[in-house]
Amino acid sequence: MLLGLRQSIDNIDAALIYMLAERFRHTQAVGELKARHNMPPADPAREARQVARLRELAGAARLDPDFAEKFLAFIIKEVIRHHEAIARKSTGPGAV
Ligand SMILES: O=C(O)C(=O)C[C@]1(C(=O)O)C=C[C@@H](O)C=C1
Repeated sequence: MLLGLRQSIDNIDAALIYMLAERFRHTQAVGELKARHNMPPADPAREARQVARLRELAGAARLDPDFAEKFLAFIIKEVIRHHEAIARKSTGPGAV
């Protein structure tokens, strides 16, 4: 019983890792595009739309919308950190 539940949890955790890796691969490309076009790393208007959408989805999925919002904010904070690093690399010393 406990073992079976834990096996499912492990599978779901693995799926989350793969999904996050895919998400970060795409946001990395967004970061490079933004740096090339001198766009700011963060887009608060886009984030507001994402929060509204995910809160709605969370409600429908019976997941705490506050948790969904915090989870998204946690991920986006890391993405913005990556975007900033990419922008620094493309404008800093040694940039071509
Ligand atoms: O869509 C963008 O502009 C992104 O940079 C991606 C992303 C995200 O991780 O979803 C990250 C930062 C922005 O503030 C908004 C969204």
